Amino acid sequence: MIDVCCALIFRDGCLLAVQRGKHSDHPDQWELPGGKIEPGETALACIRREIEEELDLEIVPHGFLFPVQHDYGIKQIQLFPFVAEIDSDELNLQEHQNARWLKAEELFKPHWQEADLELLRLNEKSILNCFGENDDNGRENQRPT
Ligand SMILES: Nc1nc2c([nH]c(=O)n2[C@H]2C[C@H](O)[C@@H](COP(=O)(O)OP(=O)(O)OP(=O)(O)O)O2)c(=O)[nH]1
Repeated sequence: MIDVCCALIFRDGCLLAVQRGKHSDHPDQWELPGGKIEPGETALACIRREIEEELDLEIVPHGFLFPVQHDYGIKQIQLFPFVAEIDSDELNLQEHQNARWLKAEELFKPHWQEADLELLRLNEKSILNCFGENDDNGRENQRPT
């Protein structure tokens, strides 16, 4: 089982999706930025490192969602999702060919990798809450300025 961390990064009510390269595993498919946990690394350290490497950004993870396990046949992965915010939307894509900011109604539009689709379905209610301007208690979300 390969342990992979990924981040649901929200900014201005939109979720960041990134598209894998043409010559990667799962070419051209969309995913949440992230990557494999290295030996001895915590999941939190992994997601910070991966986002720095992939997007040249610092993230502030502030929650996590239910993980999913997925069997791709040739490999089995376990995907650990963090919810995070960033204080800049200046992405500097290092590994992906494209990025887009999805509105809530576009959540299932991209051609997601299979594990991501499961993750999004499993956590759909919590994810939809993250798009809104208000949290479950009706407070306005505080965004870093
Ligand atoms: N990063 C990421 N990988 C995902 C997601 N969904 C999903 O099935 N995967 C799979 C694709 C890959 O088989 C594996 C993660 O590999 P990766 O290539 O992104 O990770 P990495 O940067 O650490 O890999 P590497 O180049 O060091 O081999 O998990 C996702 O949302 N984000």
